[in-house]
Amino acid sequence: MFIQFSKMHGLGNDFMVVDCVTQNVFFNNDNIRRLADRNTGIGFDQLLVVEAPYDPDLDFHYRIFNSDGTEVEQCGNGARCFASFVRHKGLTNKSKIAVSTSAGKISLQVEYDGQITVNMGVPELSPDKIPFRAKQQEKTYILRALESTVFCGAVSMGNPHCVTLVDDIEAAPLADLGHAIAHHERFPNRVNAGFMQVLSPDHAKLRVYERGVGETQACGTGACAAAVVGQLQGKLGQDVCIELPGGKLQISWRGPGTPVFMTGPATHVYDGQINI
Ligand SMILES: N[C@@H](CCC[C@H](N)C(=O)O)C(=O)O
Repeated sequence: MFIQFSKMHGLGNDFMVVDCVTQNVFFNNDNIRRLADRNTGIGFDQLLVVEAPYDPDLDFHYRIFNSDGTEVEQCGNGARCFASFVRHKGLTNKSKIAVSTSAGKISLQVEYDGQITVNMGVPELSPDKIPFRAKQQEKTYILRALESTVFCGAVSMGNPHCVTLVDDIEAAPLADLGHAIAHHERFPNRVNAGFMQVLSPDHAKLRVYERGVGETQACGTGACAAAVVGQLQGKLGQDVCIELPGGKLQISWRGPGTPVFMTGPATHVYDGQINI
């Protein structure tokens, strides 16, 4: 069966995007892993599947799958690419789009300069909602991983994140410590492991070892989580530039109980068709 898709990226975090409003496609763990393969498939960090809305107040529903085939709740860079995709494909001409993912509803605004602002919702800090095994909610948790003591923050942006502050982002041990944190038994659903170096109260550098993928060029929900943890730990202000290997995101958060806003680009690479 041939399907039409678009290849897109948000700061190098790359996606296969499929319109399942007009196409009927069945994805499973097997065909997702085959398509995600960078040598023998299309190659991507996440597959985004655009569907008709389940709720009359919404414009679309979309599903997110990591390259290892697992379905996940939220994707920040994916949300911006989703907004650009549905407009490019003529599925909507709205500049304000309401969409649900398995984590709930989010809203997106396409700005005049083509950048996209996403209301990513209120971050969840309560350990059992992340989920994270801890006696009580803290700004900083102590985690033992790979013989190291890690001082980290934990937050859910719909999906789980663990953020560790470091002095030198280039030297952050993502491949080993990032992998160990991502699979730590205190995160029962696994976790996205971010490492952040704060440069000033409005600027930080971040690298993320993503659950189900490995290190990516950028992680939108990771940038939101880093801004939240940095502010809670008193290192960052309310409006910050989070600089990832693939580029910069602007993140705004007014504190606990309020939503996080993320602004950044979405890039269309090419359209294609493939037999799955
Ligand atoms: N790249 C994403 C996050 C994708 C999902 C993540 N790997 C997870 O398993 O939760 C982003 O831009 O937020």
